[in-house]
Amino acid sequence: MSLAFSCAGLDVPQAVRTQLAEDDVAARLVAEDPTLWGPDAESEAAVRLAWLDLPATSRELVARLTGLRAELLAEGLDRVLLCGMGGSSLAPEVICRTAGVPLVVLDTTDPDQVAAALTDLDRTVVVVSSKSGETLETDSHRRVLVAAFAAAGLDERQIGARFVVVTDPGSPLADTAAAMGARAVFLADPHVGGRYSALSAFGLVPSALAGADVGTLLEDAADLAEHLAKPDNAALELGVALGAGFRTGRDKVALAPGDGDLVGFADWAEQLVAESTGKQGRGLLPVVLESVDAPGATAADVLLAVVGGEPVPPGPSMGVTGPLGAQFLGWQYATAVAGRILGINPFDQPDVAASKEHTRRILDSGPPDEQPVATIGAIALYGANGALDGVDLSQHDGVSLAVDALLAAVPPRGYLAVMAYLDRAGDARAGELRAALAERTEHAVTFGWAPRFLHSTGQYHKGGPPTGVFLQVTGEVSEDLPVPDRPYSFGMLQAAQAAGDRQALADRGRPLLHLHLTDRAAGIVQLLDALC
Ligand SMILES: O=P(O)(O)OC[C@H]1O[C@](O)(CO)[C@@H](O)[C@@H]1O
Repeated sequence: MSLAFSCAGLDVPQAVRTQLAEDDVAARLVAEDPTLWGPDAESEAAVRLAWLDLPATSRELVARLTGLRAELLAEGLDRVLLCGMGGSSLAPEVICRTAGVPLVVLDTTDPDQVAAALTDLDRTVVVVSSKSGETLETDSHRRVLVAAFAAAGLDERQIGARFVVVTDPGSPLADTAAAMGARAVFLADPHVGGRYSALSAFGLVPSALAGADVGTLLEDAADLAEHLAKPDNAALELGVALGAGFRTGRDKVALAPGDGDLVGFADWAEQLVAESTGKQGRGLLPVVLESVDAPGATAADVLLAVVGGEPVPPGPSMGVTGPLGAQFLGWQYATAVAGRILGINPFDQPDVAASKEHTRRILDSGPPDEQPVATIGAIALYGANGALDGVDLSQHDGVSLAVDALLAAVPPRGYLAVMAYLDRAGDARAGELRAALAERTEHAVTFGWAPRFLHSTGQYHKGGPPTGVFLQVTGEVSEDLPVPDRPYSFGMLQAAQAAGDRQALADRGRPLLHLHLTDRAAGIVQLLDALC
């Protein structure tokens, strides 16, 4: 079989297995039975299960994509820039990183990071991917790229020829693509949700244009698909382990890379698991680890998942090996199974809208008037819901005192989420915060680049168990970038997203420490120094 699952030290209640077997879950899932998640989920599940067919139905894309890539290369267009959020960019990023082919991904509102992508336009083709066709970030990226091509001297027809669009039939983006004369439009199956779309046009189009072998990806998924109706298949075992982890108090899934050749898979799985399960006050919290022995790999509420490797005792752990196509399909199937065990609908994301609504309101009416409680060096500190109560910020070590107070506010079995509204490339060192903080606490610590995480773990933060505390890091914008034909800039949008999410978390009473870096580079160094 193309996917192999193994597990060590995890107590899987026999009742879980027996129930799944009695209910014939494996065969019913493959038959796309929408009643598997209960009556409340049935209408949505009825239009969300076509991902099971994708290893076969997506085959027809391969020849078209091979032809399109050859055409683009013949015109010297060898740089592929993908604009898309969450499920519309995470899979292509893993596919291309694993294949070792270059793909530039724009899933940020950080002005510096967006500006840095506007280079080499003479050899750039842009893929704009959005299922809904309404995502604000992606629309802003399309606008800035159209303007950049125009500024480089391309006329309307030439600009259209630089765009490839992936969207659902009838979306506003489908209309825009037609109006702008996009070179190619791929209409995806609307019966596949965003985070289950890795093997659809959303995963395949940018990856194939960048040079990845998507035919093999689909073959590897098809090999696994043949086994999925069997009651003991590897993906079912993975789903059972995730569900059993939840039932036995291990509701944090630490995702670590094995020594196989998958690169960055956990970033994709993070969205799948968090957005699918984090709702109704429960869920599985994915924690993306830097390595199998990174801080946070073992704790009483953690189940370690080694992707592309074997289990790592002594703590309970599992290993999932197999090629990327099988991993995508297997984790999707396992998440659907775990969703049934958890008793949630794995296909909706009911709490993602809260931050988006606050963001739109702030863009319309202006940012909230907030003053820092203190500024220490290059870091201005703001607190919400008691995060800074009683903390002495007059000392030079005020930043570490504030962070320690936040960690002390994590409830039993809770977690700290670090959310960085920064430049994923230029401010990359901020990513070191996760491990540094995880060293200071026995609780799970996650890290997300914004606004990407808002389309991923953001659902869990608001809809999962109310046990999170939050560290939001924003940074001064040195050179802002307008969003063409919009009354706001990327910097304003980024700030509104940060303020909007703060508001959504404050509405839920969660403790939040907001650190604003008045000088990004100096602030990151100061913060890391304060923690190490
Ligand atoms: O493809 P779209 O519609 O732009 O959505 C992007 C992402 O946003 C979300 O809908 C959440 O905001 C994700 O589920 C999805 O993957």
